[in-house]
Amino acid sequence: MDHADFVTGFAKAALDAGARALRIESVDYVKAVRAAVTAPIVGIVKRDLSDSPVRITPFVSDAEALADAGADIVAFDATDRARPASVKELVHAIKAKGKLTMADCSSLEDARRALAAGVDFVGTTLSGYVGGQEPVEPDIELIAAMRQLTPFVIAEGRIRFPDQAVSAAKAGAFAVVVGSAITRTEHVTGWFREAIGNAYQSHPETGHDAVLSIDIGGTKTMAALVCGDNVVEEVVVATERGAGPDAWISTIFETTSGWADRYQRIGIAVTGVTEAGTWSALNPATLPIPDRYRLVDCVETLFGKPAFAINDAQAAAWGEYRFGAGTGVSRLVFLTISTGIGGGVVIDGKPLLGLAGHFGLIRSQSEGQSPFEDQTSGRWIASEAAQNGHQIDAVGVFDRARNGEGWAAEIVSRSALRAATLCRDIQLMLDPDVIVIGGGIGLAEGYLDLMRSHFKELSPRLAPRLVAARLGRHAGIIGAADLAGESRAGEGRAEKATA
Ligand SMILES: CC(=O)N[C@H](C=O)[C@@H](O)[C@H](O)[C@H](O)COP(=O)(O)O
Repeated sequence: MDHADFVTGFAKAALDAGARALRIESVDYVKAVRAAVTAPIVGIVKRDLSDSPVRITPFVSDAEALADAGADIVAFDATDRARPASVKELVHAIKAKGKLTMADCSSLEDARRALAAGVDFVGTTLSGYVGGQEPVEPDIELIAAMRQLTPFVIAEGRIRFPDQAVSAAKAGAFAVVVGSAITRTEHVTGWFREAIGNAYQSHPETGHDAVLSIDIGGTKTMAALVCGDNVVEEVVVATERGAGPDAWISTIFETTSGWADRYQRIGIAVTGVTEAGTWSALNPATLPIPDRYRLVDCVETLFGKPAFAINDAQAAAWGEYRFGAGTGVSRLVFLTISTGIGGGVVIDGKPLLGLAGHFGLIRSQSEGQSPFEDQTSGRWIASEAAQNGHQIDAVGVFDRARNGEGWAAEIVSRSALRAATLCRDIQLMLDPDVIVIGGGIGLAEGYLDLMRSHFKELSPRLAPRLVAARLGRHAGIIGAADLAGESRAGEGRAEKATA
């Protein structure tokens, strides 16, 4: 759906049905939709920055580009967090372009500060997204509270059903934004699938018992109830870096306490390396894990159920092998090209554990012996952009490359060449049937084709077969659940894997 034609189609359909305005993400999509409709457009740019949690229109240059692209209102994060540009600077720049401003707030305090800085509209967009567990319901109370400050309150966030939109309007909203429920078919389908999955949970005919699956990453921890490849329930909490593994595990225990009688086993996918139930950091900068932390013991003691632990990319490799892009093959390599590079290997139906698959850490002869991920990943792309004088993240570099900026295209192409080189080496080492590519960089538009273009001169026998990952952010939890589970298809695997 991430394509200008689809976005324009959604926009037209929404207007045909009586929507009065549109909220559109990215400069390109604002341009495309502006060319097709006359309705007011609220424009935003989303970025994932390494040095700030602010995602929505963080830079003044983004706000200006949105205004130039045809947005009538430019929205931006107005939370009180570390940020590249102040709310005041953003308001000033947008007004200088003759456009209106919308402050995406998480609290009444945010709204108060934003109004003092001169914004035209305040939105409830970020309520529930600045830490802690993400709520399910919209924040109607915040709409009502903001209405005491200004009539120009835009209700936004988790409004999925007409009756919720009615509650928002009754609470005094000037306008109501409905996002995912209209445009994110994959989410809407997921809601139905989840509900139906619940009904089929532990169904005798599917043969799948639910497994509690946990994915502990450098910034977020996801816990889910998984049946086969079906994510029945899901919750995401922040990983408090400094708190340590005991605290991370207790948080998950408390957060999932309501599911306690719905699963018998636990799968855990983690960043770093797992060996015989212990967990250690390979790169303490990602997450400071004490050496050989007894992860499986600690989880089993606290939860009172058997657990199995595996590296997150190895788990994702297994997930893709069992249910995703690698079903039906016997040898698979999974490579996630994201902030860093991770990987996993499945050979003849068995996942390789321990250090296997940490391809990003392989050292390259040609680049001063530095690890591949340091010259290829999202971090490298952003640092190269900075050296070219552009303080933007990897997604921004891809946007610029698509817009025909040569320096950006050059960085993307160097990254893709190195990733392709890595895949050629992997092919010679392991001769997989497929190399499944995942991650924000690996799945960015055009990247896979760029990688493939470097195999043209190879004989077909030597050229790796690259395919796009299919399970997305759920690959790790699905893989870990399957390895831990007692499903008919997975019988005996967890035992083999830990042996
Ligand atoms: C928190 C955040 O990044 N919100 C974003 C802001 O633009 C979007 O991802 C949401 O889809 C939008 O706010 C509409 O909300 P919902 O999709 O829940 O109707």
